[in-house]
Amino acid sequence: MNLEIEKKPIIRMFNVSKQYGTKLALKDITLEIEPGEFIFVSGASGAGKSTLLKVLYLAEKATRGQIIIGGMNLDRISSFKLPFLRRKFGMIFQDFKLIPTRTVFENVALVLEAAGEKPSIIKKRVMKVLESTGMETKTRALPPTLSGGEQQRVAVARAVVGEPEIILADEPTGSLDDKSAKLVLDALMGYHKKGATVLMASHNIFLLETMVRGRNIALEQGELVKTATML
Ligand SMILES: Nc1ncnc2c1ncn2[C@@H]1O[C@H](COP(=O)(O)OP(=O)(O)OP(=O)(O)O)[C@@H](O)[C@H]1O
Repeated sequence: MNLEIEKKPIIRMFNVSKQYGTKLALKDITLEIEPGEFIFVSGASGAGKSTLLKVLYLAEKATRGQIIIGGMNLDRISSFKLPFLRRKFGMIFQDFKLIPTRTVFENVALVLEAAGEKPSIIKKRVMKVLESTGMETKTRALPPTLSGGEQQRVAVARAVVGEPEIILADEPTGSLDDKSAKLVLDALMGYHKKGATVLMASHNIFLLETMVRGRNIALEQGELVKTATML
């Protein structure tokens, strides 16, 4: 008897292209990603890294091709099912996108409030993720009073608090110095080690090569030019 459990890809892209007007930002991308993989999407500015992430969570619709995420075909997804798709993702952006007038605690708690969680559960889970990102002493601070690295660690906490299956991080260390970038990556890797699939887009291959084990997917002018395992 074969006891090996077959792993099904969590993300499947078949011949996906994305066109903005006359600009072809993604060209015929075919890609499968297994649950729990760490994917590092590299490429120069304008190569299509952000677009690749955007078509996955439907911030942009692919112009051609098919995308299947956890069995959901994004082409045919109904507005009823869209929240189920979005709940699969935690997002991290270069510019943090925290709400400046809400405290650190409130920024992270919002995700669980929107999901209708009880206040007692929210408090426990928010404090737990803030501890895991080393931000538990700043719960009452407003984001503009924090450093960039601290803000990004709050953003990581917000991305993971809902325990999503997939984290999409778009240039998460782009505006940070190396030391802050390492703290942010450590926080992200901590969540990845619990089993989450992570797609991180960055042009900074040097920092990541030294820190991350996973698969590197390289884009060049919208084309997938390389996929290689990093050890
Ligand atoms: N909304 C848009 N409308 C028109 N063109 C766009 C739009 N978004 C992106 N593009 C173009 O598509 C191409 C890919 O952009 P994308 O942002 O995906 O690249 P990137 O690799 O993430 O770049 P960067 O590292 O600079 O963020 C670029 O030429 C960009 O100018």
